[in-house]
Amino acid sequence: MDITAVNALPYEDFVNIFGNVVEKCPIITAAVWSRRPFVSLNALEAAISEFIDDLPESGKEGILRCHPDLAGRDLHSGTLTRESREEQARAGMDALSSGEASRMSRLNEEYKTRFGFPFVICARMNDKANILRQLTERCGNERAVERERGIEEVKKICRLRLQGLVLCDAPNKL
Ligand SMILES: NC(=O)NC1=NC(=O)NC1=O
Repeated sequence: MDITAVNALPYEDFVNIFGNVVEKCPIITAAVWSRRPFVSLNALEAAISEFIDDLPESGKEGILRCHPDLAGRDLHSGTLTRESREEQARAGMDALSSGEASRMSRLNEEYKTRFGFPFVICARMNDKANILRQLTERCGNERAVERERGIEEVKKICRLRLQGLVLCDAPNKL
């Protein structure tokens, strides 16, 4: 689908197709629909990014809370969204040793207890070693730092999901 086709979509189709570019936050897609026509994929991505940036801290933390843990309950119970399942599998989250899995679980809980929202990272840009390293390091940050860092990762996830849906003229790059 190219950007012209995107702009021609009725609201329902737009939200059905793009509603999960930010995990379980279709409201963002529903909101940016009114900003069409988008001159490019980058413009659509920028509209989403601006909507997120304009949210209060509670809204940004709400977006983070919509993300399933990496190698967490949703993965094991098969309740991940398609996008999240594919992303987590590509990062090897479904193939952890028992030691790695218990370390991920402990660190995810420690992170969530400290910040009140889950650790979020763009899984497709990281392997399991780097994810574990980042989770360990980021547990030591301040809440405000992690809120912004998590939102940066949400935007990377969104960009890759958009690139999977819309043919973009520029070469795929982050
Ligand atoms: N907590 C997370 O970072 N979750 C995820 N990151 C991804 O890239 N996909 C996810 O489900």
